[in-house]
Amino acid sequence: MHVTHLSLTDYRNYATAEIDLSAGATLLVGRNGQGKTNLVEAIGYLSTLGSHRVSSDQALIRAGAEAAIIRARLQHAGRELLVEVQLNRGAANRAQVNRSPIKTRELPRYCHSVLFAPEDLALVRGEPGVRRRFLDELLVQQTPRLAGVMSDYDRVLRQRNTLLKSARSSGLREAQLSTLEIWDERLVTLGSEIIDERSALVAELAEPLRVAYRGIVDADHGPALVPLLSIDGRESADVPVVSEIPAIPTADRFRAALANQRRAELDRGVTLAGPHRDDVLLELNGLPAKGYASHGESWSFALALKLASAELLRRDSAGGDPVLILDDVFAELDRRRRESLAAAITGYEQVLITAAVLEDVPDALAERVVHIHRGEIVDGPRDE
Ligand SMILES: Nc1ncnc2c1ncn2[C@@H]1O[C@H](COP(=O)(O)OP(=O)(O)OP(=O)(O)O)[C@@H](O)[C@H]1O
Repeated sequence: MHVTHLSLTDYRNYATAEIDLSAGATLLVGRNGQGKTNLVEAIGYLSTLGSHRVSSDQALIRAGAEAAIIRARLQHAGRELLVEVQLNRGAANRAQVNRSPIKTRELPRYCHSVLFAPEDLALVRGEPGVRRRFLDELLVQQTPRLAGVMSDYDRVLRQRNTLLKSARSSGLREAQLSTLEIWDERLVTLGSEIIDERSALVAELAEPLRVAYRGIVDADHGPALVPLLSIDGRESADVPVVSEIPAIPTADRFRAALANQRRAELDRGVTLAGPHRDDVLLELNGLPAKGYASHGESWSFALALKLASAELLRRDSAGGDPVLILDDVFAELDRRRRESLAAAITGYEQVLITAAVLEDVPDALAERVVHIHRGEIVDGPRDE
């Protein structure tokens, strides 16, 4: 798919913006802080319902405005689609497809994109939550129904934690015990599906990740992904690790982990096992990337993860290619790696690139250049 037109209203530093886009590569150029990232972030929002830079939507609404609107015309296998989301300061967000209301969480069904930005270094160096979010966003783009499973899991988790907290202060009474058992079953059913989907995705990513990493770095060592599951007892040494118990269904392992943690959970008032505590270990050359890989290696690893996810979406989604977005990427690369990256992304239906310096981007990707100046899209270059 590709975006043919993007309209923004009160989004970040744009009062209004209208931009026609076409298939192929488009380079958005402008000095620092003009609104290049804001523009591509808006497209990313349509496919992930979030920003790669902030966790709350509030910062996306223009200062002083009450609501922001992102509207995009998409073309996909010859069909046109108009998707729209309104981000409201004081109320729930609203979404539409072809002017008919839909549930906001349905939006990623229609718009697929993969965005890589310097913030993605946190995939390698950051906390487990960043990696969980990466996997979950990709899963939702592949299988939109999972958004519902994930939000149901979060709700059950919150309710279970509330119960654990109240049991902590007043002791676990008989009635609370049976309620806890009901929450446990719901948690296990929903959580096991998330764990299994994530594990399958990690396995699927392995090969495209290796190919993408070698494409950028030309190294003889490769990256690897190893799932770390809290239900396999990373917090208690007496529980066997996953590789030793492959035949036991996830739900049984999850149930056993909850039983094992019951006392600790009642002491601490939180749920200690489940997909909300899982992680994926990124390895390079047999060592954990976090804490061992160099800056350049970590950066290439994160970029390769994103290219691998684009490759998976392109392979198995009926939606065709995702829009590939490279935000501020080329300034970080030497000349050879710039050329390798340019070669790795040729063939994607649409690639959007942002750069402060036009010369940083290989000529092949700079055939169509759009200049951005102080929250406005301008035709010619601005020098001030
Ligand atoms: N909610 C908001 N309301 C108004 N302005 C905002 C809002 N959020 C961000 N901005 C402004 O947007 C500008 C940053 O835009 P953006 O991040 O797109 O820059 P950029 O062109 O990608 O720059 P760089 O090359 O430095 O990455 C900043 O001036 C910031 O103050």
